[in-house]
Amino acid sequence: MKYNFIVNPHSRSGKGGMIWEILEPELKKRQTDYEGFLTEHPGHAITLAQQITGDGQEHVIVILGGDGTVNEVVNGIEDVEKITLGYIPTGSSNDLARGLGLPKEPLDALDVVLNSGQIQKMDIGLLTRGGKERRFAVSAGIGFDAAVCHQAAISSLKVLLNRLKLGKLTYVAIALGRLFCDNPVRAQITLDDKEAKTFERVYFAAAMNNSYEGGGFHFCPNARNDDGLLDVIVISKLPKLAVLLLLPTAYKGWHTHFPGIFVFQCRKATIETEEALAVHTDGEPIFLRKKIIAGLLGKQIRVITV
Ligand SMILES: Nc1ncnc2c1ncn2[C@@H]1O[C@H](COP(=O)(O)OP(=O)(O)OP(=O)(O)O)[C@@H](O)[C@H]1O
Repeated sequence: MKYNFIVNPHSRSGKGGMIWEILEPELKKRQTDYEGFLTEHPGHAITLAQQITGDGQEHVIVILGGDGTVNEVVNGIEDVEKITLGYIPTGSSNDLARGLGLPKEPLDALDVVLNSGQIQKMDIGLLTRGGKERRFAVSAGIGFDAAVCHQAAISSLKVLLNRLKLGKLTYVAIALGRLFCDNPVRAQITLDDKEAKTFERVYFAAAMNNSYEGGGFHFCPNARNDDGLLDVIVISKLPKLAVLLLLPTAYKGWHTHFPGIFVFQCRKATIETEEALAVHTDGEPIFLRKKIIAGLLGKQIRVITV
């Protein structure tokens, strides 16, 4: 079996490249049949995945990168049902790995890829906005959480905190700043094409395939990425101070017990906001939108797990 490694050397502000330099000799030592493809620019992992999977045959792709790299690979794969994914998390937040229970240490994660033999099937989310589609593995969101991703993508703070091995805190630090700048808006949310519900003063709404997002926030603790459903979280009508106090409880998933936090399960969520807001898929920013539709691709990908 040949392992196609798609490596984002830029992940975690350059740490991904250093990790690959440790893992590649290990692959040679173990006489693994592999090929390494290094991303050279944003979006390159999409092209690489297209090239590897374009023949319509079965392939194993091992991703070395963060959730953003996973997002690109998943978007480049021709037929997800033909692909087995391995994952070595080297991003700043690594929410997919957290949700799948994969080891954080790169050598341990490589060991799982090469030796575990355990396969889990994983749903793939599909975000539609303005007639365009984008797949997601972790989550897609609109509002505050997406605005945090937008800012993190261009933040020098992320580089600094990654150097201090505190990359996860990037999102927390930026979130605190944004909370006091951004104003909540009215939103209409329609689940599975049923009656629309109106929510006042919405900070964000996210459709989650994975239970974690944003660097360890357990926003939808009951989300399972193999149940054919999305879990939708909406934060509405709370004073900013309450949001600030509730955010830390979300690390443990305790926030769902408080008023103003709504969690639903569905196959399709249409979210319309009164103003155009930031949108993300797997933490990767997309232009501002007033309407997004989150659903599922309807096909599952195989993932090597512990
Ligand atoms: N060679 C490259 N140079 C610059 N950017 C790149 C390169 N290769 C990939 N990218 C971009 O790097 C971005 C971030 O990657 P990724 O999400 O994997 O890591 P991260 O941001 O450190 O982690 P996380 O998403 O978990 O916070 C992606 O948007 C991807 O397009």
